[in-house]
Amino acid sequence: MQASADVNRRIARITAHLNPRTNNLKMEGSSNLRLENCRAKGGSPGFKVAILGAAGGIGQPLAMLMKMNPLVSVLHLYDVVNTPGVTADISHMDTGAVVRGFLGQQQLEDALTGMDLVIIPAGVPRKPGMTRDDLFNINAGIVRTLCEGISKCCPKAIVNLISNPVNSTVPIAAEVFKKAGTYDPRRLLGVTMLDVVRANTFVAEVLGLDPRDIDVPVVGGHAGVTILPLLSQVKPPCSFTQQETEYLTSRIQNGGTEVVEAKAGAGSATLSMAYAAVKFADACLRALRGDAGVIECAFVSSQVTELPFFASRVRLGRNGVEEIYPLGPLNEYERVGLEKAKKELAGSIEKGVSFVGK
Ligand SMILES: NC(=O)C1=CN([C@@H]2O[C@H](COP(=O)(O)OP(=O)(O)OC[C@H]3O[C@@H](n4cnc5c(N)ncnc54)[C@H](O)[C@@H]3O)[C@@H](O)[C@H]2O)C=CC1
Ligand SMILES: O=C([O-])CC(=O)C(=O)O
Repeated sequence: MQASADVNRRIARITAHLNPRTNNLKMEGSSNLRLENCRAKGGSPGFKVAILGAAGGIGQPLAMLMKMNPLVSVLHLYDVVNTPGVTADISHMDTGAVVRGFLGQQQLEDALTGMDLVIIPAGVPRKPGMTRDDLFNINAGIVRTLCEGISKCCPKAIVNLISNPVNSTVPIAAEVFKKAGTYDPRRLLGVTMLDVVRANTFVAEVLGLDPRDIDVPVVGGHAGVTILPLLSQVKPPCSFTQQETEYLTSRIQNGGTEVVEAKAGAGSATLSMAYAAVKFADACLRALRGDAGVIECAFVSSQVTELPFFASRVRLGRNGVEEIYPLGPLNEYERVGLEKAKKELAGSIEKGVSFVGK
């Protein structure tokens, strides 16, 4: 009995990375075994998650961390290159999620069908001297194609959009979904979690505290001056000198550039981003499960300002964004920052909207 359960488990694990429609498994010293001939694993509870851009600098560690998440039962890894290797590698981890790989545009629909959560880190990263907006020309088209697939195959999925420039790619995604008649603004979230992660880290350094005890709301968007940390609202309550405020604001706004320059042409933040993406995805999954009080910052369709999209604290629930919190009282430094942020954001949002209109 025990021996046969062990064999079943082994077969399920070996075959987990195979695309059930297309792949045979060649076992050494045996004939081919098709996945559909394996005994099914007894319906493990959990969510189905796809990562688009899964073979990239963010995608690979993100895939590894999502494979470790007990809320995930099925993990689909899609990219235009290298997914067979990444999938085979990750599928050997002895955690619950079944992993399947999908390669190239012709497998996009299979990758997306039935997904509860789609995380998108597909696209090119910055090199030194570039702004996030310099990525627009390449990444806008990539995001449009992927979102067309989502509209068709999993229109009810929660979408976590990482590809830069987030301030424009989220409006692009919204326009694609509107065109397809599937737009639900609650389900589309631009991932700004890395700004919060950085803010917590840098504030903790200044205060001499553990970053896990710090919570900094970061609002606005995800590029330069649009990243607006609200240092007057840090929890636990604390105060900063003007010099500390200026240092922290600038460090948080330029955190991405700090990594791009340190990597000197080899890309942008990948490991801290994968960590932040998993933190955010886990919050979305806990909310989908029905947990109460799940609150994170994200760049979403919003009426908090006059702009159609804005990052602020949101409460997540079974349908995605359930409530968007107002910005709260700002000090003079933050009010000035907000005006600068809104000015730049307006142009980036408009650029995304008109890209799809073309
Ligand atoms: N929101 C945020 O806080 C952050 C966003 N980013 C952004 O994330 C994106 C990815 O960064 P990295 O992983 O470092 O880049 P990368 O170049 O290492 O990986 C990108 C992956 O996307 C794949 N890809 C390209 N076209 C695709 C398509 N049409 N469909 C599916 N996959 C496709 C590539 O094959 C590659 O594997 C960049 O745009 C970067 O600027 C990076 C860090 C933080
Ligand atoms: O700076 C970049 O290009 C990547 C990014 O968005 C970040 O690290 O915040």
